Amino acid sequence: MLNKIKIDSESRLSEEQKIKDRRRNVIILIQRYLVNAGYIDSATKLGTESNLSLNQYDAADNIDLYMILCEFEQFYEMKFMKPPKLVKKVDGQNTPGLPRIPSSGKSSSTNTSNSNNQNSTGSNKKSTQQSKEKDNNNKDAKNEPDSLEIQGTGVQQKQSNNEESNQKDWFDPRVLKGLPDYSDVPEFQQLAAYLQRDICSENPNVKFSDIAGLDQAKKLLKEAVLVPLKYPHFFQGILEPWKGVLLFGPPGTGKTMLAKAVATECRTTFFNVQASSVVSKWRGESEKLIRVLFDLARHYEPSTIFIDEMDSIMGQRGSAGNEHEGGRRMKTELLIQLDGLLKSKKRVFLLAASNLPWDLDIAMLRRLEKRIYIPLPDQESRESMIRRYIPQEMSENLNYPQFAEALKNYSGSDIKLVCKEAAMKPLRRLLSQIEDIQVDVRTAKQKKQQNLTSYDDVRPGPVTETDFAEAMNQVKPSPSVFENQYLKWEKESGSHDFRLYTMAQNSVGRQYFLQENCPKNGFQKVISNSDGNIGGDLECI
Ligand SMILES: Nc1ncnc2c1ncn2[C@@H]1O[C@H](COP(=O)(O)OP(=O)(O)OP(=O)(O)O)[C@@H](O)[C@H]1O
Repeated sequence: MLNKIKIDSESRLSEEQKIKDRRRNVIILIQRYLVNAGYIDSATKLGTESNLSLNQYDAADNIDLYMILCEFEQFYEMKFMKPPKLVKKVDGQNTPGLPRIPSSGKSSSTNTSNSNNQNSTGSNKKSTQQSKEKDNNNKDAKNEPDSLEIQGTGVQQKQSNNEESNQKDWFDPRVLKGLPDYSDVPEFQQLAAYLQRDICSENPNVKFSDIAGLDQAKKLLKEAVLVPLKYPHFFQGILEPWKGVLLFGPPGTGKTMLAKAVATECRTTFFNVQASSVVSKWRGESEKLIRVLFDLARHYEPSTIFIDEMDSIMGQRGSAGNEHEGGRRMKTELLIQLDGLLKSKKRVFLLAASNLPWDLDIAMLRRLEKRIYIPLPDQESRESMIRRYIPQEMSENLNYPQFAEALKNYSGSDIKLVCKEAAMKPLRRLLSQIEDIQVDVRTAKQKKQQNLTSYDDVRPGPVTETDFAEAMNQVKPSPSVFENQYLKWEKESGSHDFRLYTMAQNSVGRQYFLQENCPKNGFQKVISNSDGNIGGDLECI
């Protein structure tokens, strides 16, 4: 049974990947078609809106939209003995400006003004080639960073187990999803375009394995987002996935990295909001910005919204007498949106980060159901970071454990700075040697002629223990005056009841999860029946 769940989940994920590849291919084929047909402005606009350009991907050799259309017509005619109806006449009265895809999403209008008369003979040969190319495209895409997260990740095709639903996905309006239609409210359109361009990231490309230590936080985040996306039918009722999580702790300890890893590994659309800069940039409009942000996140679900420096926008309300009216409105809007999120079935997940959690508004805290302390790195994490930044081959017998011990109060970003400073030292030595050389111009010219000027063999020497010790003296740890305060706050307001699910199976084949929050002995059992439905019973074991 567990095998079946795993296989179902794997096949669903691979199906999602296929759909994602297909959507990317559609956009690329359209762009290529537009360029070939001379609609350069439209192609550029499509590239901007979709975040996909012909510099990243291009139509494969011998593939173009026009030809695909011809072949589809031939195929359809052969199968149904009549030509397909591809374009229908619409009442143009309500469509001022640019033509829009109707909300049914069933139309697939094609500009047929192309006069390039494509040769469609030898179609069988071509279609074999075409399907091969498609396969190759799919294979290539698997090894490349995701570039279509902005389009949503395709998790939407829950019921895509049969051909009919696959067909639906193909015609799903989300397939060619641009921004939501804000034509009635142009200022929302502007905000949405800004969010999509500057805030929304296709693929932050950070893996959990890139983050040293923080195993507990990683496990919790994976289980809060990844597992519910993979096995949605388990996460109902009492096991509804978390919607709001707060990461708190000293600066530079990896909170942003964790949020990016969640988005990368869970393949959700990632909205990275640097609270203070967004608010200052959109002063007076930040309330609308929040609204559009959540709107977009729902539009492109599954999504992760990461709001860094949450305390800077969600400090205790009314505590600062000089609080700006706009700021108050924005806070209220954020709370309203979060309430909506908590109630809705949409897969939108809010991750907030704060260095000053005790400053957060109580109403906000209540909505951030899980609060996870991200502490300064421990000995093992510090050592692994040094090893990562200055690997053995770059160093001269560096005593890693000893330096890790010496970097006790340093945050992850401090350690990175120390390593960078240490690594600069051999490079500086090399550069000063190069600078000191008195060049005989004639010899240099001769060498150049002999093609001996390659610098490939010139490398800085290894980082020595002295280099590292000096770097540590130069880079002091950021003051962590609040460490005790974090611990105290964690005790009072943090989360100890980690919902760490461990799937297991009992003797009669029923699955259950073990949840580490039973007040008695730390474990709680949640029974599900063989279909995976949660029975609703919670019992301590
Ligand atoms: N656990 C870690 N593993 C690897 N690198 C880390 C870790 N923690 C921090 N770093 C390094 O420090 C940099 C800053 O980390 P990050 O931005 O995630 O910190 P943060 O907790 O979000 O900081 P702030 O609270 O100031 O926003 C990272 O880019 C990374 O190079």
